[in-house]
Amino acid sequence: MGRYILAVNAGSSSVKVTFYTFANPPQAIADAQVSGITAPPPTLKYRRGPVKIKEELQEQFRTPQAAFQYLLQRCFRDPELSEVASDRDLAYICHRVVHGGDYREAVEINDETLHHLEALEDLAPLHNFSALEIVRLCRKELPSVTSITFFDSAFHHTLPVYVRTYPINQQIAKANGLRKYGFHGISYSFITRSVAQFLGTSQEQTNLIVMHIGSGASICAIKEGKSVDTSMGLTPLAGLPGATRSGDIDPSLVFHYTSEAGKLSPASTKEMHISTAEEILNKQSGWKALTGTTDFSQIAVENPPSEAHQLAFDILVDRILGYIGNYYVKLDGQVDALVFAGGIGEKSAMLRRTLVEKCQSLGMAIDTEANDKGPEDNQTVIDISKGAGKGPRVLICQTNEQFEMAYRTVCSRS
Ligand SMILES: Nc1ncnc2c1ncn2[C@@H]1O[C@H](COP(=O)(O)OP(=O)(O)O)[C@@H](O)[C@H]1O
Ligand SMILES: CC(=O)OP(=O)(O)O
Ligand SMILES: [Mg+2]
Repeated sequence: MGRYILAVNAGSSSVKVTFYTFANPPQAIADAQVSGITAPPPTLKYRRGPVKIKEELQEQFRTPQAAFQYLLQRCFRDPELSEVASDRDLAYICHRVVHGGDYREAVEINDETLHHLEALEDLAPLHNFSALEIVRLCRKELPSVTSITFFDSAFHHTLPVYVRTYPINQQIAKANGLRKYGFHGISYSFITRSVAQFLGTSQEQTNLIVMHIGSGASICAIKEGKSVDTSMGLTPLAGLPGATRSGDIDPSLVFHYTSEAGKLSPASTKEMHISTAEEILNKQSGWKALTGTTDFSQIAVENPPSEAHQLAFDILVDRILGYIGNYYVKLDGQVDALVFAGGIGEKSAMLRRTLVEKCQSLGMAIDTEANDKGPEDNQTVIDISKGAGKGPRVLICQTNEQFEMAYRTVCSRS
């Protein structure tokens, strides 16, 4: 058996892979990602030790699986990365799977568990399909390596019944698994541990409001280290808007949008049954629909290029504030910190400043200089609050889903 762990994080528009040593804590030896799969040309980012490469690729990837295969071969063939040259060097492959249904823990893949996960694909075809295609590919092409799937939803198994239940016919709800699951849980698990460590408290004593704001965005209320509410629902569509997702809307909107909305979408294949409405609300909405760009760094600017850009920013701020107020009350005002994470949460000083200034009434304040500077590459958590002691601290956490999966693999198997 090899000595390295490969962690894979496949999204609809990007695939990230990281190789780790099997050590506690795991050390990353190389990190590669392809982004822009849906908006060609795709770009490659590759990091090996101090070496950083960024290039536009000639290749066109039709699917995340194809991008994964490209990344794997590129790493295996890199003469400077001789530690991992083939499947013989790998002990485990960790896969991020967004929807884990009722699974509370990670699952080692065998015929039976894979079959179970395939049944879940129906509940979340848009979000699980690519990840499971990569799992199937690994089983075929790297059969000697054990695959483990980690679920975004698992962290939220502690949601109270009244939070996870939708007020609809309960027989139908139970038969079809219709409830709030919540997502980004691999990230929330990493953040909870890292922030507790940073604050010098145990996780069981840590209460947080955490935002994972990337091209998919969610927020989570964490009480005594456990998720007690989160903004995503049955699928990652609920809650906050994202790059191409609407977030919460009146569900009736679907029936008024177009008479075609209920039909199968043109993207539906034999394996993947999604309706036109799902396609529109997941892939043709959000700030892309408002502004034409999925890149939030073009939206969060002092002088936005159009009113639509300003509107997209204001909508996100408004929806996030609604949840902060909601969760602050649900946590009885006992909040140790408000935490920013995810690509946008970690990089947009303007979004953080705007939000924290609007949370003044909760005793929060931001140190403008620390906020503008943001974290260094090697800093997992930093404090950007001003006037310590008055209200919740304001923190940035550079989250790392791949690390979290590798870490848990090492902890449970060494
Ligand atoms: N400096 C920045 N300011 C605002 N947004 C940024 C900045 N840099 C990157 N982003 C945004 O971060 C998002 C990607 O975040 P990430 O968490 O990696 O997303 P995902 O995992 O959902 O693909 C993109 O929408 C990108 O535009
Ligand atoms: C659950 C989800 O939305 O994931 P991502 O932010 O990676 O798209
Ligand atoms: Mg992500």
